[in-house]
Amino acid sequence: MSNGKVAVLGAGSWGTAFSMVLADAGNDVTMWARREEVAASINDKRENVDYLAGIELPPAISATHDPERALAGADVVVLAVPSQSLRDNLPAFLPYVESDAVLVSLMKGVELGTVKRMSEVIAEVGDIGPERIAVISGPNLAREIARREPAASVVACADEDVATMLQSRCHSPAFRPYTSVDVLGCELGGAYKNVVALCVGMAVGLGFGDNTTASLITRGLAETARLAMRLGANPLTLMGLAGLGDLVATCSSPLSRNRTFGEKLGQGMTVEEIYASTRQVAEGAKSCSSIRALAEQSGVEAPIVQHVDEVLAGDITTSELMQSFIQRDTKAEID
Ligand SMILES: NC(=O)C1=CN([C@@H]2O[C@H](COP(=O)(O)OP(=O)(O)OC[C@H]3O[C@@H](n4cnc5c(N)ncnc54)[C@H](O)[C@@H]3O)[C@@H](O)[C@H]2O)C=CC1
Ligand SMILES: O=C(CO)COP(=O)(O)O
Repeated sequence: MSNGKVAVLGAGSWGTAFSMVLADAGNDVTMWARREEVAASINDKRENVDYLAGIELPPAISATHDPERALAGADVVVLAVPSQSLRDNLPAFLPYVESDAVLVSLMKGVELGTVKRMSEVIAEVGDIGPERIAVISGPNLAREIARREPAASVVACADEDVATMLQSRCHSPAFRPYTSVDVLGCELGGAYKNVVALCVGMAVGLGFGDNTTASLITRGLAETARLAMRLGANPLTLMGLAGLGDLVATCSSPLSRNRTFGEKLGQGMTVEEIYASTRQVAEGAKSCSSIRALAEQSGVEAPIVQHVDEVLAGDITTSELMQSFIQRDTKAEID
């Protein structure tokens, strides 16, 4: 018997892989795809050819291009569009969201201009309270999840009962969710690690080895924790799956789009050439500017986001970024 209906809005690689988790956990899933041909591929070929080729989708997943059909009767609504497009997409979705449905963000970015996290954008545009907004974040590279390799994640909501309800809705044989009430910590961990992965990718592209990448990962965690704690996160969140876990997975994996983007920069490709070479999103390439602004507003030193943002803007080279990290003024480690 089905647990209920879940609408998944966004049929990219993570929207599709997470739909498989939900289907494996006993939900009926209706995906909304921006392009009609992606919905057709999911319904007719049982495969998302553009974003998750070679993976067979379970029968409990169907797809539509029509938001009203996707959302009708869904008590859980999962949002998986690129972060910078969320605000523009919400008005097409919100009229069809059931009045008591919970909205769950899978997105790992910070909005340019407003410096808002995705849960804040949902709350603002939809005038929705924190008890109906949740976040799922952790070391969850889409293709590994789609292959049903074992993985864990965090379901965060200010209302612990809602987090527990969502936990049971997405606990599948291969996917183990934990709960948290620290929405801010989970979201910042998810957005920040993308920028650190860009930086690690640059180091790899420049030909550096494990000392360099481990140093960047560790200082990236320190930098993430510094900003998140200033904004009110629980420091333990950053030591957990949505912090350290996701940071390690993304910075270590050639499957990561952010790490790959950085690697191509390190090898000498331009930002424009990299954008032209893929249709998939590398959230950190945009969120480095918004996280930098958030850090500046908060009075927190954030050398990794600052330097990555400068590379993306074309102000410094990847080699200059590495030199600057080593040569800038020294300090105590816990600073
Ligand atoms: N792929 C992964 O392994 C994971 C991704 N995420 C996060 O999930 C979010 C979605 O990422 P993916 O599914 O991986 O992205 P993707 O690049 O695989 O797919 C993006 C999807 O959004 C659609 N899209 C593109 N522009 C759009 C627009 N302006 N309006 C509406 N839809 C648009 C595309 O057609 C596609 O369906 C991101 O925030 C990402 O950081 C989180 C965990 C894992
Ligand atoms: O968030 C992710 C893994 O948890 C996916 O990272 P990329 O977007 O860099 O592929």
